[in-house]
Amino acid sequence: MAAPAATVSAPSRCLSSANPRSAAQLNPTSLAFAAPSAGHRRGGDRCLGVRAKVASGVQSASVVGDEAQRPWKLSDARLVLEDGSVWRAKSFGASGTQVAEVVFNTSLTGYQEILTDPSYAGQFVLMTNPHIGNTGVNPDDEESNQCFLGGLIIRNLSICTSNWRCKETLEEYLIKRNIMGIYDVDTRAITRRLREDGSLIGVLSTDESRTDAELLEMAKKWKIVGVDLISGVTCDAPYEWSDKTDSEWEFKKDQSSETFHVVAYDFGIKHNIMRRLTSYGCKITVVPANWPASKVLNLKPDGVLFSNGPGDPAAVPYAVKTVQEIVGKIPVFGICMGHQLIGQALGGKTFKMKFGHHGGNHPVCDLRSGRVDISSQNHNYAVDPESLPEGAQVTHINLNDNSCAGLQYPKMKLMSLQYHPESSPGPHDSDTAFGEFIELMKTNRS
Ligand SMILES: NC(=O)CC[C@H](N)C(=O)O
Repeated sequence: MAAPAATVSAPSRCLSSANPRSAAQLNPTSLAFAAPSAGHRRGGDRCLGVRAKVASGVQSASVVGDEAQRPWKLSDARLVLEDGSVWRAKSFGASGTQVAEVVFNTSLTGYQEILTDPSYAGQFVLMTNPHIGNTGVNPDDEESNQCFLGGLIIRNLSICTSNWRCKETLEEYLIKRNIMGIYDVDTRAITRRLREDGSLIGVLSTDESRTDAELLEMAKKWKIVGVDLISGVTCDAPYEWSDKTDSEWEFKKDQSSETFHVVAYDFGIKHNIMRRLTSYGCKITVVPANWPASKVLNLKPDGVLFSNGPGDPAAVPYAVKTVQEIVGKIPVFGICMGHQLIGQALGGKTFKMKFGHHGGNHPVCDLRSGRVDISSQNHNYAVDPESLPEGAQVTHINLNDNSCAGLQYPKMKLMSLQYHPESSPGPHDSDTAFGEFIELMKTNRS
């Protein structure tokens, strides 16, 4: 990633050395916040066992001064925001010091898809749902092969996992991927601050040798606007993608008999965009963000997909140029960052929103039909519709703030959405957008 980031070291310890048995015995009321050992967290039965002990009222006194026996975990991490506020928290996942922009996400489920969405590079994701980790992590919900986000901020880390697909705990997963996480922090208060004052840069640290002032200085110096974050998340070389949505999860039964070749620009592409396109009958060639437009046009694809991706769309002029060289020649579909790059390529402007849209509950209106979808969203920038040339039409608006949520330019054979029709996580209402892209390619063929 091009943005300067502080180092994160591999964790030196697990979440807690606490013994769940003594946790139950010494301080039953602290259980909701106590961090049990990793072994204890797996499987509902063991959790229930502890709860049963609490209910039976087994208690004993703690030993004053016996720190090693403390059944609870003390706060061992800080989040210092650029406004000077310091939030003490407990760490899980990796330890170290990391700087990023804090964004809040209102999704109730899908933390694993959020963790693996490359569009979160350079950001700490704060989940407003207070209870996270209860379904653990599984191998099928990955939206990319890596976690690119700066870290995870949550209120309450589930004391156990309970899901038939769970293969490991959230804590184990973050440790493996060297991603910092904090819990037991007032996520509501931080969210209110972000809503009032707008996005803030923060520094997360488990390093007690660093002063608050030092961390504040770090937050103030760090910049995300104007930084190319795409080059840190895109693939190194082209590849083919052929995985459909698993039949178990497929809700669209009428599969297309026609096949379309789509070249997908990987600006930080989510797997589910490719799975959905494949389910709709596309054969996909994925290319890196800096892949020349001429090489793509030489392949004579039926269409081009400009993917989602992290950061400021105004900081990647090479990608805007590529989009410019392709639009108007073949059907194109832009999703999120792809939509913003199309806006720029048409001569429009993008701007940074106060705190953006991140969640699975945003109402979007399709102005052509009046239909309202509940959509999955993750963006901090938006296209200014006033800056677009004649011919480019706003097709969708976000009903929370009337911002531009979709575009079309029929003469240029283009369509784009500011949000995520592939969901993952989130509602599937807008999946029909992939069908619209198929129609665009079909019409262009005939
Ligand atoms: N999901 C995305 O593609 C994010 C787009 C862009 N990085 C933004 O924050 O606005």
